[in-house]
Parts: sequence; structure tokens; C-alpha cells
Amino acid sequence: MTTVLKLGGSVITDKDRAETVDGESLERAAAAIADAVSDSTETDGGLVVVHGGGSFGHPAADAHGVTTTAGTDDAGAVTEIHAAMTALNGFVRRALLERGVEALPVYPLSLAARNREGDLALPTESVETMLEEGFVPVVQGDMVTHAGRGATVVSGDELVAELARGLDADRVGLCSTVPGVLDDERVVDRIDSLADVESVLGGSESTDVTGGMRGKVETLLGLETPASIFGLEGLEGFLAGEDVGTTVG
Ligand SMILES: Nc1ncnc2c1ncn2[C@@H]1O[C@H](COP(=O)(O)OP(=O)(O)OP(=O)(O)O)[C@@H](O)[C@H]1O
Ligand SMILES: C=C(C)CCOP(=O)(O)O
Repeated sequence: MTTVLKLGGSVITDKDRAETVDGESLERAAAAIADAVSDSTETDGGLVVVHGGGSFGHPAADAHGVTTTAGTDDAGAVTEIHAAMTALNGFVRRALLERGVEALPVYPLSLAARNREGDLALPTESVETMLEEGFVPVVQGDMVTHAGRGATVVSGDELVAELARGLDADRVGLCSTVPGVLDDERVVDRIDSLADVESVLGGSESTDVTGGMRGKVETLLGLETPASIFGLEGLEGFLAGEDVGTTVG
């Protein structure tokens, strides 16, 4: 089984304090991943970890007026946003390495690009070889060059979708601050089309340049592999092969 798991920036950072990690949540996520990597047959085919921006990437991108569609030609701005994400990537990898997970960084800025239509091309050879060699790739939401627009943001959710396609992943999970997609505080079990949930989907409570829950569901609906959206309390279960939270697709 090849699994692609996103740790939402809203989970592993304090979204209301600039560039601050939520240490307790990151430790809890890293412990669940370390257990799964050492014990569970569910992750035998490899586990790719992707992480979002939280209070690292989003405020930096917002300050420069950059989103997934609004770009910049300013290399200083691109580097600043990229550096904020790289700093968070370092925290995630350190938490994993401390628990014996052989984590390696993957920086989409140097690997991926968007064409004029905004479609993302993400070569997967390096991630595939990392998996074959027993490493756990840790891929950050990032900036990418974008034909005709300089550089734009690439969200962790888009990277999850591209990696799931490119690696032909068996399981996809998005761990966020909510226990799933909520409809009046109740977790929606399954979403097959955007129309099912359009009225309840919103953005994010904090600064978020990539579309919050609505962007997440839209991105996941385009996938062949069903994807789960769940909270930190569902992470162990997801990694053990259980159905948790909301299934999209
Ligand atoms: N119907 C809904 N159900 C659940 N959450 C929703 C809904 N509508 C909007 N949201 C918001 O979506 C947020 C989750 O999206 P967000 O983009 O913040 O998560 P993330 O992927 O974990 O973080 P990041 O984008 O920083 O990586 C929730 O915290 C909530 O505020
Ligand atoms: C803001 C940047 C650079 C990445 C955002 O990724 P996301 O938090 O998954 O939407």
C-alpha cells in the first residue's frame, strides 16, 4: 500500500501566531506516523508526508499578494515564502527523525511547475526512489514557477492530488483541525460531488491563500483514489487502515 498523507498547516502550527509550531500536535502526529511506519503493514508500500502552510506559508504569501492564481515576478518574495515553508519542513522532519523515521525533504519549487492553464506538473522519480530506498519524503506546500505569471503558491492539497496520481497511491488522507467536513457540527460521511456540500463549505478561519475546506474538497474530487479528511484524533486509525472522518470521491 502506498499512502499519501497531508498534515494540515492548521494542525501542526498555531495558525494565529506568525511562524509558530503547535509542538504538542506535531509531536502527536509524528508519534502516530512513527508507529505506523514501524508496525503497520498498511504503509508497507511507502508513506509520503505532505504538509501545508499554517502560520508559516499563508501570512508570508498574503503579505506579497500571492495565491495559487495571483503570481509574482519578485524572486525575493518567492524566496521568502519558500524559506518560511522550508523552516516548517525542518520542524516536521526533526520531529520524525527523533522518532526514528528516515525523513527527507522535498522542495516543489525546484521540481514542479504550472503551465499557462495553471495545471501542475510534478515529476515523481525522486519521491519514488526515496520510497524504494525506505525513506519517508516530506513534501512542503510551496511556491512554483507558473507560465506567464512568474510564481504562484502550490497548496499541500494540490501536491497530495498530484502525488496520488503520479504514484498510483492506494490511500490518501488529509489530517486537518476538524474531524471531517462538517454540516451543522455533524461530520459528513461521504461526498461524491461538490453540489452535495456546496452550501456548507467555507474557507479557513485563519489567513489562508489556498481556499480552505472548499479548495480541499474540490481538489480531492478530481482524484481516482478516495480520500479521507479527518482530525488529529483520526490519524492513528487512518494509518492503521480504518475509514475515518469524511470520504471524498
Ligand atoms: N464545512 C466545513 N467543515 C469543516 N471545516 C470547514 C468547513 N467549512 C470551512 N471549514 C474550515 O476549513 C478549515 C480547514 O481548512 P484549512 O485550509 O485551514 O486546513 P489545513 O489544510 O489543515 O491547513 P493549511 O491550509 O494551513 O495546510 C477548518 O479549520 C474550518 O475553519
Ligand atoms: C502558503 C503556502 C506557500 C503553501 C500552502 O499550502 P496549504 O496550507 O496546503 O494550502
